[in-house]
Amino acid sequence: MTTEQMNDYFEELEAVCLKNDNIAPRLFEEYGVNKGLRDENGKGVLTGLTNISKIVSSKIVDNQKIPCDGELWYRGYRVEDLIHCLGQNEFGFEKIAYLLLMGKLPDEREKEDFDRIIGECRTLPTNFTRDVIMKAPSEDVMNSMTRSILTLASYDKKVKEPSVSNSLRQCIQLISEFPLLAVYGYNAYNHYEKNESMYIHHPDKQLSTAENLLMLLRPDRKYTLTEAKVLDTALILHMEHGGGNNSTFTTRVVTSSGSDTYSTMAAAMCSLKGPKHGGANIKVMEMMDDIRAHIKDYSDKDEIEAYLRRIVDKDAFDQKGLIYGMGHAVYSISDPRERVFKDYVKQLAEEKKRQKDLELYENIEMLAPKIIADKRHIYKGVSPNVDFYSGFVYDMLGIPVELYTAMFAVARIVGWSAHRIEEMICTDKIIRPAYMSVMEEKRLS
Ligand SMILES: CC(=O)SCCNC(=O)CCNC(=O)[C@H](O)C(C)(C)COP(=O)(O)OP(=O)(O)OC[C@H]1O[C@@H](n2cnc3c(N)ncnc32)[C@H](O)[C@@H]1OP(=O)(O)O
Ligand SMILES: O=C([O-])CC(=O)C(=O)O
Repeated sequence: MTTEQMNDYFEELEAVCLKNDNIAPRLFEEYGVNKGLRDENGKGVLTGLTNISKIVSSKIVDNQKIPCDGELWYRGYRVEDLIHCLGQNEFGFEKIAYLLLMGKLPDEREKEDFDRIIGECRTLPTNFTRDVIMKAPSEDVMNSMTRSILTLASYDKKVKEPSVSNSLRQCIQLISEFPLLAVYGYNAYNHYEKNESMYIHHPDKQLSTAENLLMLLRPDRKYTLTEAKVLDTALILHMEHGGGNNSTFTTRVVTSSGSDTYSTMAAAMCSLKGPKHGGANIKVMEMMDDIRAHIKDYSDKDEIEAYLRRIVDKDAFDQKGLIYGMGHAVYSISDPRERVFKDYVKQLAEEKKRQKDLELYENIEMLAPKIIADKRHIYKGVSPNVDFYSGFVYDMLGIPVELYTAMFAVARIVGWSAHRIEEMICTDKIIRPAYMSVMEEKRLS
């Protein structure tokens, strides 16, 4: 069969699926099914309890629920406070990883031990880079990492041992290894697919996760304190977001079946890379490139608005009708993390002389919520999310776009790990929701 014939064949199959997989929308209402496990106001169906974090997007005033500025709390502390309490030269990723995993801030000795363990675990089995990561390199670094995670299971003699301590060991090892899987996966792609020179630097046990990431990425291993602090902040902001986000819920679901840590984290990675979830950071950059190619004047709000309307009408960019970086399943008026990012964006844009780009971002930020509201059914409000500015920040740090979602994963594996442990300790029951069957019974003649 030629490729064209194959395509025709699958298009015919698609038409059959569209006919036979068709469930009348009224049936969802009739049986009280919440599409996407969200009620008619967009609120998630209650599926669990957690002590790890809290997300606030509305407040009760005079017995009425009203949208409010978003809040994000990690183990009892506001994420902004955790960031602002760090010393000028202090990196927070490791300390906050300890907090999320252990439920308490580490004292000095606990922090020293944890840093040492993270540093010592930041290594890969002998020849792993050559034999696994360098094989079949891909622009999709999330896929490359997922393959590496599953392969790491073969090197673990206690892969299936189901104790909490064994899972903690595996989770902490993976937290340490993720920066290597990400950067080396990118290096393989950059060399074999883009014909660029390859350099594989070894990690440094004494450096923080953010510093290691920048050092591993750069040919000359050099970075400034400001750059490492900005990346550290970005990682902290992406570490955790409740039990219901798509990848953490996946972690909970796979953990509940009794599966091992490697398989659980691989499943979470597959969820995170979706463009409606963590993959949105790459989509934002592609969308911004597309907008730049179609807009002459970054300060012309009418011109920008007209193009954004075309995007929402599925008439421009990827024709999915989404303005990436906008909207959130929980937040309404604001995502607190976007506000923190915005402060850094302003400083960096000035330093790197990217004010024109910033102007374009700010105009989109201002125009998009209204355009979406005009064209869609809005329950709670749409505002910029954490990933509207994250790609711009990574770009200004010289991080290649192929690594954006991987950066998210390097951070979010901490939240996934905390939820895996909480699921094992507090729930220990297989997750199994119900689907109402609307199937018609037939007899074979
Ligand atoms: C780390 C993260 O995962 S943050 C999210 C990253 N994702 C993105 O940036 C992708 C773009 N955004 C989106 O796709 C959505 O906002 C999501 C998936 C994040 C949340 O979706 P929902 O829970 O459906 O949001 P919500 O209930 O507020 O949406 C209301 C309406 O606005 C639409 N809408 C929401 N965001 C957008 C957007 N960015 N562009 C266009 N339309 C949007 C929804 O499709 C829905 O329309 P409909 O019901 O009339 O079809
Ligand atoms: O909570 C969600 O649905 C999306 C998410 O992971 C985040 O915003 O960090």
